[in-house]
Amino acid sequence: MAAVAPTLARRIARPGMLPLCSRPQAWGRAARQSPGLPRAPSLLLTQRRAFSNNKILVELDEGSGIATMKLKSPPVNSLSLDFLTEFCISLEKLENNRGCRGVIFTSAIPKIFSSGLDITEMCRKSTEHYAEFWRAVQEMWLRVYGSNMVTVAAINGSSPAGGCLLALSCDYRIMAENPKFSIGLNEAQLGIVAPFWFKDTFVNVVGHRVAERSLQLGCLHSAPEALRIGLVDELVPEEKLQDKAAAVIAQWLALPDHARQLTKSMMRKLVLDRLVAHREEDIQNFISFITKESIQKSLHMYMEMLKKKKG
Ligand SMILES: CCCCCCCCC/C=C/C(=O)SCCNC(=O)CCNC(=O)[C@H](O)C(C)(C)COP(=O)(O)OP(=O)(O)OC[C@H]1O[C@@H](n2cnc3c(N)ncnc32)[C@H](O)[C@@H]1OP(=O)(O)O
Repeated sequence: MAAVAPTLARRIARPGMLPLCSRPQAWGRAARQSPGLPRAPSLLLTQRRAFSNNKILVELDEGSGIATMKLKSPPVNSLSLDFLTEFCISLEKLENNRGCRGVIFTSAIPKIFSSGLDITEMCRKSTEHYAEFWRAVQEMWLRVYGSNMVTVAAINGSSPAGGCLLALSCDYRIMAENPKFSIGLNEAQLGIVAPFWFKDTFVNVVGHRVAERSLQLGCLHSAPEALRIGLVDELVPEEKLQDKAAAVIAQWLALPDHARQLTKSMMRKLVLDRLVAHREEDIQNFISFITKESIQKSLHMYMEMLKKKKG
């Protein structure tokens, strides 16, 4: 992480500092101006701007107003505190840029979208670290789920747990049609529990019955299965993923921003407000849960299992 990053991490981690959804910003501010009819990305004489930090590469196509956030944190794009901090900073930059109206989240790592929360951040750390880490996880979700922009997950690899949450928080999910790629909230398999806002986000996408079964069993669904249960909206060949994601965003951006944004707010507000109202309590719950010896043992065993699988 760059030298300034710890300061930024603390800034994000400070209670009440940035959460999009505790301020009217995401929904209350004037709608982004639509720059005329959306144009097919391939037809544009585009000007691309890119910025990058250690873990995220951002490219903004100024012609279409569509940005791509490429996760590039080898080996598996795990969501560490550093990663989450850099992610939130990048997303905030885009959110504050009125020329950016849509974002595609995808991975620069072959075969893996994101392996979810970095398990090592939840093992044998101090209470202060757990609080800071969990606040950063909350922050990522609040920012993506509450974003004013059109958000599309272009899922070009496996996406367990926190990786799945990132995809679930978008407006639309497109997955590469590779049956080897899987996605789901598999927390139960690790001996841990998906928090209520993971669960709420999941229920809002797939419905109560499918979510209940999938969560209890900690299912990782293959790409075709994910399509069948509505966890992803469509499958496309991997090489077409980016173009398809841009085309979907262009279609969504054809509508007046204010109508789309107010509708999104109406659909998501209840779930967002629930976490905003109970943020500190949720952090305390996380700390009480994760510091249990039995939970630490489960996580340790899971990490060992990952190592053994590798041979
Ligand atoms: C009341 C309620 C309160 C709240 C209660 C608490 C709520 C917590 C909610 C938790 C949410 C989560 O996201 S928990 C995280 C869940 N994630 C997972 O289960 C994913 C586990 N990983 C995998 O399945 C695989 O690694 C996968 C991503 C498919 C890639 O497989 P590959 O074969 O390509 O690669 P691997 O060899 O397995 O992994 C490469 C290296 O990356 C490491 N690695 C893999 N995933 C990792 C991860 N998530 N965190 C850290 N490290 C990880 C491996 O150990 C290897 O390390 P080396 O051996 O050193 O190279």
